[in-house]
Amino acid sequence: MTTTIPTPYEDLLGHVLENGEHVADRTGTGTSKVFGAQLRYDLREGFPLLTTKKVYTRGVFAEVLWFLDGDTKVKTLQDQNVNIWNEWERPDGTIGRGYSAQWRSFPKPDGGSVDQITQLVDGIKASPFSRRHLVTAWNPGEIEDMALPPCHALFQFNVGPDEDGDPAWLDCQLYQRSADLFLGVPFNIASYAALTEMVAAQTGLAARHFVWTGGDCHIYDNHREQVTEQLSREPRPYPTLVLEDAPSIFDYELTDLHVVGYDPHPAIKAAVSV
Ligand SMILES: Nc1nc(=O)c2c([nH]1)NC[C@@H]1CN(c3ccc(C(=O)N[C@@H](CCC(=O)O)C(=O)O)cc3)CN21
Ligand SMILES: O=c1ccn([C@H]2C[C@H](O)[C@@H](COP(=O)(O)O)O2)c(=O)[nH]1
Repeated sequence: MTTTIPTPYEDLLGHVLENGEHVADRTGTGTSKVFGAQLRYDLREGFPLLTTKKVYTRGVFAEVLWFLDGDTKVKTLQDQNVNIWNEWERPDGTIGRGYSAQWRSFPKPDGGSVDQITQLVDGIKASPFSRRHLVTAWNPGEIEDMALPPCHALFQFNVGPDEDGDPAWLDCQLYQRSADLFLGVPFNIASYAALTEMVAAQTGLAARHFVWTGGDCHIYDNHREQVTEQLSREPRPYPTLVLEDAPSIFDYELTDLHVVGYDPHPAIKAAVSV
């Protein structure tokens, strides 16, 4: 490919397709995997929504706002015609103590809970250069109470200074322990890039780098044809994310997030392994 458009995701996809180690996996599908990989996107150069296939953006945004809301009810997504969590719905209608629950009400030993998102935003404002801006969805004490142990398990924010040493830039790094490269990761990248933009807007900073770090990075055996098709496509310029103003990180609605200039190749269907 002769292009100046950065394609870290597509490069990793090609690498795992060619060099992945073939293994059986929990779902019974089988995967090719590489353990340990990192992708970097400069959010100043555009919003990292893949152009080599159309990403289901409305689903991505609905999901991240659902996490921010502390909501674990699958029906909330279904009411917006977003069906990506249907397979993991429990008899009580929720995904259990998954992402949203840990982000907004991580249990404390004394019976109370921690709102990690409020703590994050307040922490960035109060002590921008701190090295402690972390949120964890990985709660060993509640894993058995989740429909699926968190894949995007831990994230950290970093603030960079301007020439005067004042807080100016916001970076985010995600650790994803398990990464379905074809179906999940395009979602996860867009989701955390959007989260970074929202946190930046709420803290008066400008979003800069998004770093994605993956543990078990795999391509399911039944996605190989789709991956080959995707990799044959020429990447196009990334779109831009425009946010409406919101009074707090918890007040964004679907209609407040606008993707401008998205001109992707067509979507590619694939089965999700449960
Ligand atoms: N194997 C697996 N991969 C995942 O990515 C995944 C899970 N399981 N379990 C929990 C969530 C659910 N997520 C999902 C589930 C389905 C799609 C999916 O089918 N996406 C389609 C579009 C779906 C639509 O248009 O309704 C896609 O083309 O991206 C994506 C993410 C991400 N997570
Ligand atoms: O946001 C998500 C959620 C899930 N995944 C993928 C990664 C794996 O393919 C499965 C989870 O299976 P485990 O056996 O629990 O690892 O879901 C994703 O990529 N992104």
